[in-house]
Amino acid sequence: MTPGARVAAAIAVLDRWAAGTEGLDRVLAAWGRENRYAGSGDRRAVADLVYDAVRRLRSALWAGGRSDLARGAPAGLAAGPGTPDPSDRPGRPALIGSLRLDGEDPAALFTGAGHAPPPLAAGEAGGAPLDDAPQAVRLDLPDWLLAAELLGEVPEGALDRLRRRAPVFLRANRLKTDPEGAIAALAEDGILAVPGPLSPTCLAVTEGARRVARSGAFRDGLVEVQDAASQAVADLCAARPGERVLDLCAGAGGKSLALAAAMAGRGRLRAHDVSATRLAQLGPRALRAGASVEVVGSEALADFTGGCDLVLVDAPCSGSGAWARNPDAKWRLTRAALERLRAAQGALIARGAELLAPGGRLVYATCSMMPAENDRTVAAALAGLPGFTLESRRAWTPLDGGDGFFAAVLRAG
Ligand SMILES: C[S@@+](CC[C@H](N)C(=O)[O-])C[C@H]1O[C@@H](n2cnc3c(N)ncnc32)[C@H](O)[C@@H]1O
Repeated sequence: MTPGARVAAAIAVLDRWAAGTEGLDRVLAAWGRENRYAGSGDRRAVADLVYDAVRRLRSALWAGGRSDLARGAPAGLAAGPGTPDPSDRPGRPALIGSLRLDGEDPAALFTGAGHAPPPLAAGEAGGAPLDDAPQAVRLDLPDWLLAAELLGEVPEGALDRLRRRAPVFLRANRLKTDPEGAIAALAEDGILAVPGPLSPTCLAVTEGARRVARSGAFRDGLVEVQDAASQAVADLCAARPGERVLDLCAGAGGKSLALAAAMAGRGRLRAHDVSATRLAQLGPRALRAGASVEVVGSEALADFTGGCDLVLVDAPCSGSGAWARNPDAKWRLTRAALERLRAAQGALIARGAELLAPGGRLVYATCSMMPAENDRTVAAALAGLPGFTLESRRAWTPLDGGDGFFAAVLRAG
């Protein structure tokens, strides 16, 4: 595909995403299936264009000359099947603006030649400078979120990082190697990595990130893809060899594997999640990592009541700290969904607390930067847990080097 054809494809994907309720990954995958002529390089390039535009959707629309759409997004975003005017679709102006924000001249790609999008019309010249845009447009956030001050004291610089691509971090798997050994193994496949921030096991990939999943180091379980702050949360758990540990919301097991490495193969590590699909990914990952993790279903959880030294509650959340990696979540989040998440978070802390042995610790974590999901959730939960104390808490923003995260350590009396 020519560069212009890739832009045209990105516009089509963005319009389809905006008009429906499907996640960006699914829409991209569907586009790939329907356009088999597109090779892997094309698919990656289209995905990059789409993700760059969605991360900074409002500012891109603004820079694309559509301040009206920028002001209305995300509520007024969906063109919807019955929309009479295709010019209200966001894909084209968002791509024009996104290229401009990167300092590129969209006219060079919007040529109308081959499969490139039609040339720019007079009204598509750059609009007012972004500095003139409302704050929520400049920061690429939904209005309601800013108006309710839900991001608390998070500095603007941190919010700005959510508008850019996030770095790729790996965790050196101490069950098999050390960071130096992992760096050397990655180099054999032409992947360059250096020690990363926030955790002694963290590696930052500086070249060849796209080859990691096919590398020998990955196949042999020397490294796992894991954000730097996510690794720091696992470090804060301080899981020790011989302990009885439960990862209550294990998902695909990212933190379970980090806990397993800290436990050095001694003790009992159990992983649970309501999503069997996510949990199913843990088995092959653990095998590759040489980790021993026991997957437990909901019925079996009761058997551990009062019997865990450590329970990690890596709770479902808005994901606001990771919106650079998962930007569509930012536009799909609603006030009602946030309230449902908060209720689930409180219930999971209470459930985790029942499973703790006396003197045990519960680590509550989110990849959110919203106080409502973090300190406030913890304070509300503690009020219902006599005998529990808050031992420590930490909050990370993207300015610390990784995703935005929060973790609190609660001690059972
Ligand atoms: C932030 S993700 C976990 C990420 C995972 N720990 C990791 O490091 O990759 C939150 C997880 O909580 C799970 N979840 C939601 N409600 C739950 C519940 N009531 N009990 C257990 N898990 C739940 C979701 O399925 C999701 O996988």
